[in-house]
Order: sequence, then C-alpha cells, then structure tokens
Amino acid sequence: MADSAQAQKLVYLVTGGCGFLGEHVVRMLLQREPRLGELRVFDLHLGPWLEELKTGPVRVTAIQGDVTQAHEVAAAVAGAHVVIHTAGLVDVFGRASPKTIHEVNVQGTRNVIEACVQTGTRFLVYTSSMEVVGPNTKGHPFYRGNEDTPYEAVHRHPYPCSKALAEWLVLEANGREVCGGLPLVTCALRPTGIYGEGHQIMRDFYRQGLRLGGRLFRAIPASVEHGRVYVGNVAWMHVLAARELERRAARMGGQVYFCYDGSPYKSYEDFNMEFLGPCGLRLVGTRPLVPYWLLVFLAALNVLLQWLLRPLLLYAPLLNPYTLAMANTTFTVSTDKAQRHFGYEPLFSWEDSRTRTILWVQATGGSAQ
Ligand SMILES: NC(=O)C1=CN([C@@H]2O[C@H](COP(=O)(O)OP(=O)(O)OC[C@H]3O[C@@H](n4cnc5c(N)ncnc54)[C@H](O)[C@@H]3O)[C@@H](O)[C@H]2O)C=CC1
Ligand SMILES: C[C@H](CCCC(C)(C)O)[C@H]1CC[C@H]2[C@@H]3[C@H](O)CC4=CC(=O)CC[C@]4(C)[C@H]3CC[C@]12C
Repeated sequence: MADSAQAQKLVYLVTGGCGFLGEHVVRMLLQREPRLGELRVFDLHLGPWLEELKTGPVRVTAIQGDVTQAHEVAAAVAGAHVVIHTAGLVDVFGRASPKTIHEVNVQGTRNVIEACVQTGTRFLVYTSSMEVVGPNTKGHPFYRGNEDTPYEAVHRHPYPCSKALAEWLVLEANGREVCGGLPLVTCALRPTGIYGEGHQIMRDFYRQGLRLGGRLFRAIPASVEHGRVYVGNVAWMHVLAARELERRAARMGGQVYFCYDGSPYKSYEDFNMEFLGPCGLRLVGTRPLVPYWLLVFLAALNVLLQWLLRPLLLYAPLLNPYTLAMANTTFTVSTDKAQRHFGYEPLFSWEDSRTRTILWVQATGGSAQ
C-alpha cells in the first residue's frame, strides 16, 4: 500500500513546450498525469505563462534551449523518464530556409534520440504529422484512410520531407539499448491539421475577414475534405501514449498513430467557418469565386515575389503552390488504432472543441495577443 501511495514520481520533458501544441501538452500533463513529479519544459522561446505553473504541486522547470544543440538537449534529457518531442519548425510558407527546417526537425530529433540513448531515458513520443503521408506531390486524395492505407507518399517540400525523415529516425530507434541496458521504446503521433486555442492561422483568417468587412471568399471547392483535430485531444493523446508506452511497450513500440477525434469532415474553409461564423464572419460563395487557374497563377506569383523581395523583406503569404495543393487535396483519416493500442478516446467532444475554439477566437482574435 505504501508502495502505491508513494508510487514512483516521474520526470517528463516536453520539447517545444511553449508552442501551440506544446502548451496544451504541458497543461494536460499537469492536469491528467498523476505520476508526474517534475515537468521540464524545453523551448527556444519560453512563454511568460510558465511562471504561473511553478506555484503548483508539481515541480515545473523551464529550460531555454535549442534542439539543434546536442549538449543542451542532453542536459535537459538527463534524468527524465519520458520525453515528448513536439519541438519543430512548422513552416510551409517559405519563412525559413530548407537547411534550417532540416536542422531543427531532423537534426533536432536525432539529438533527442541520442540524448535518450546516452542518458538512459527509455520512453519517447514524437509529434509527427499527417504530412509524412500526404497529400503527395501528385495530389492523390487520401479519403478517410488509416495507418495501413496504401498511399504513394512522395514529398518535395522541405517541411514534410523533414517530418518524414524525423519520424523514420524515431521509429528506427525503437529497441535501441539505452544507457543502463534497457531498450528504448518510441512511437510517433501524426496529427492532421490542428485547431483550437492558440491557433495562429485561424486568428490570421479572422483578422483578414474583419479587414474585408466581415467576409471571406471561398477559394476551395466545398467537396474537398481536409482532416482536422482539436488541440486538446492531440495533447491528451500524447499524454496517454507517453503513459502507456511502458505498460504496452511490445504493442506500441515503433508504431505510428494518426491523431483523430469527432471533428467533422469538411473543406478547410468550411471547417474554419464553424468558428469564424459565430464570430461574425461569413464565407461568400457556394463555389470558389476565383477560377483555380488564377489561384495557381497567384500562388506562383507569390513565390516569385518572395524571391525578388528576399533581400529587402520577408514576404511569406498564406497562398503558395504548396499550401494551395494542401488545401485543395482531400486528406482525411478514419481509424481506431490509438483506441485499440492504448485505449485513447477523445477527451473533448466536437461540441466542446468548437465552443472552446470560438471563445478563444472571440477573446483574442481582434487583439494583438
Ligand atoms: N500545427 C499543426 O497543424 C500541426 C503540427 N504538427 C507538429 O506539431 C509540433 C508542434 O507544432 P505547433 O505547436 O503547431 O508549432 P509551434 O511553432 O507553435 O510550436 C513549435 C515549438 O517548437 C519550438 N522550437 C522551434 N525550434 C526550436 C528549436 N530549435 N529548439 C527548441 N524549440 C524549438 C518553438 O519555439 C515552438 O514553441 C511540430 O512538431 C509540428 O510539426 C503536426 C501536425 C499538424
Ligand atoms: C494555409 C493553408 C490554407 C490556405 C488556403 C488558401 C490557399 C485558399 O488561402 C492551410 C491548408 C492546409 C494547412 C496545413 C495542413 O492542415 C496540415 C499541416 C500539418 C502540419 O504538420 C503543419 C501545418 C500544416 C502544414 C497546415 C498549414 C496551413 C495549411 C497549409
């Protein structure tokens, strides 16, 4: 009895813990992981909100660091039981160079794996992405697919290339002997497009709509389905996967899981309107108002402008050939693998997820926060 009361307190490390998803993972761990003794939050940029967490019963350690620096990662990992590696450079707009994206997403992940091996940390959950699968460069639809659905995953863009390589490294590391002689257990979670409180792009669309007099203009056919998942459920899935990796190592080790919940299948724009509509915006047009060839032209023009303006300023609009292809290609998942392997059920219903997101857009959408 004394044993269970004093059950081992665990040290968790969350890389990228101050990002959009990372903050939700941090807060979820504090709320829902009873065995948590210390929570290390590692990020290039630490958020001021971390301070308020330091007053609770769990020791919260903020570590400002860079995943590309192996020694900084090793110092943060040393003594941790579990690592949740969400840090990443999410850039599909040409803000960062391909080299930087590779360094952060691939070398950063390699550093995390090597740190686990060197310091004896046995459990690693990696935040991968739907993008390691697709949409591919050929624009093939992936319609309600699962982890075993055959799909030609071909990428050229630096972001999906980096995520695919990093995911491969993580899965390949499963079973490696860590310091102390025990095997490393890893798995990768693949969110589709995440939404919820803190989602910058949602706020950008809201502000754009306000500037356009409360309207957004349909650019993508309503029939194109784009997979979305609520950030709270993605965070919960990370917490649960991290918890269950030890108990279900044989089943979960080296596995990939799409992140899913009850969010409806809709086009990217119609889905956003679920939140932006109640905030007073409307989507004009039942069909795209701009012909597709013109969007393709404008996307190509944006690439040219980005290149021409680079010496003067960073021009990185939302529309480019890659984002257009992403929004214009059906990619949705339908799976229960996480439920079967580690008992995942979404923590937030669609109604909750929607309400929480609407309240957040209303509260912060028009402000500079
Ligand atoms: N936002 C989305 O829809 C999706 C995101 N993902 C993945 O989820 C993870 C988190 O993404 P978001 O929260 O959306 O992005 P984010 O940009 O809000 O968070 C990433 C965090 O990583 C940190 N970071 C970046 N470079 C770093 C470095 N060199 N060293 C230490 N920390 C560094 C950033 O400061 C940031 O706090 C990423 O790995 C991303 O690839 C996967 C699927 C969908
Ligand atoms: C910004 C895109 C929408 C632009 C619409 C247009 C061209 C008409 O203005 C977004 C469409 C799809 C998004 C991506 C998708 O949800 C999957 C992602 C997974 C990740 O791992 C990171 C984020 C993202 C690449 C996401 C980024 C924005 C879109 C391209």
